[in-house]
Amino acid sequence: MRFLTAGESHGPQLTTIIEGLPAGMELTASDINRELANRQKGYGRGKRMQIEKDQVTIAGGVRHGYTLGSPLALVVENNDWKHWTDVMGIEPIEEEEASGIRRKVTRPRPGHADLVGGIKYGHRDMRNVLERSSARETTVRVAAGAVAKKLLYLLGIDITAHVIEIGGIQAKDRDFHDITDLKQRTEISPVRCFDQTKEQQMMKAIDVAKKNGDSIGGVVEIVVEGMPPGVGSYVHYDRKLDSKLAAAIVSINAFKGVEFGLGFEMARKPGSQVHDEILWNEETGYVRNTNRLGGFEGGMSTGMPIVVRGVMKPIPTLYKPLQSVDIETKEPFTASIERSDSCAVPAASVVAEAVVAWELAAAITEQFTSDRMDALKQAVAEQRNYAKTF
Ligand SMILES: Cc1cc2nc3c(=O)[nH]c(=O)nc-3n(C[C@H](O)[C@H](O)[C@H](O)COP(=O)(O)O)c2cc1C
Ligand SMILES: C=C(O[C@@H]1CC(C(=O)O)=C[C@@H](OP(=O)(O)O)[C@H]1O)C(=O)O
Repeated sequence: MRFLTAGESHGPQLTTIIEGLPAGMELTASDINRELANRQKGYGRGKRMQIEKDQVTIAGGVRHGYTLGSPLALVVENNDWKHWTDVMGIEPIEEEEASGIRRKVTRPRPGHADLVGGIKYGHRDMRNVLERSSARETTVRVAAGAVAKKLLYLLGIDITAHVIEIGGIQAKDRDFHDITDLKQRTEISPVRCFDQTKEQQMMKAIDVAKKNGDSIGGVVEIVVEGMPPGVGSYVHYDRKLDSKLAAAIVSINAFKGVEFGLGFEMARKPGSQVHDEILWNEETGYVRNTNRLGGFEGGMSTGMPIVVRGVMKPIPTLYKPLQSVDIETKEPFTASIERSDSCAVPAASVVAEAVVAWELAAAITEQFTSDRMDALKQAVAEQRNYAKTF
């Protein structure tokens, strides 16, 4: 499976075309809209989320609620476009008229893509960079992820993501393991955190950052249950499934690090406290009593829950802007600011879930079969049985 996205943050719409989905998979717009709504809910976001009410239009690839095996085209309109039709117009305009409406962006924000993107593509108006480097694009990545999530669900694979840290405030260790429970607790939390005590502190930290014209980051965790063992491969670097998940997480705007299972804590523990001992019983086949490696050995899924975390840096656009330089005059100036989130970690957890769902669905369809959903279901069931008695 593959997909591309197109669209600018304040342009007319965002689009994605997904290729390689099996035919005969149940899919409705509400499967996708639910995830789009979750992405918009998180506490700490700026005014833009009040303007947008993201809804998908399925513009190809589905008939009467089932995928056709043809490319799936998804479109989400930008409500904000109506306020930007002059600045973001598609048709050519005279230079004189352009200078009247453009208000060029010439003071790059430290931490955003403005300066380096401007240098790379020769955009002296860095609006041409920020429009596409904006995380608005994650809307359609979540749409693609929602489709992948539906495929996983139909194969008995459950996925969720939640926030475990914001601005240095850490949720307590999970004293329950039920993924349905985790989903329910996360969905009602404004910061998508199951720990209600820490949730309040996280919200306060966001309020303080906002008041100070500053921003804060955090950590999200994605949990997957029901993954069949043996997906991915150890034979080549580019077939290792954990490496694909790591790349997917770091591809999310502002994500800077990834860990699996115990993660960086492994550096501080001996092997006897890191590796998961192997047991077997007739009912479940091979099992581990611990899951310290987070569901991967040798770049392949072990069949244990996948536990992957990603760290998001604080948002670069600050209401109290940092030092920058005007690229026209080379004079020192503070960076540009129009509008910004103070913290987008809760929203980003929904994006993280989507990109992980995508990579897992892509790996499964690549390894088993991708023409027909019924054949895929059968192949995955066979793999589970085969692995159990191996
Ligand atoms: C859901 C989400 C919302 C974001 N909102 C903002 C924002 O309002 N302002 C901002 O400057 N950056 C925001 N970012 C982060 C920037 O998009 C990101 O820092 C930028 O694209 C540069 O990429 P890099 O941080 O990966 O180097 C957001 C990221 C995500 C995932
Ligand atoms: C639009 C979204 O996030 C945007 C991501 C973003 C950035 O620089 O990444 C900057 C802000 O854009 P604006 O200036 O239009 O408010 C965020 O609102 C979204 O998540 O849908």
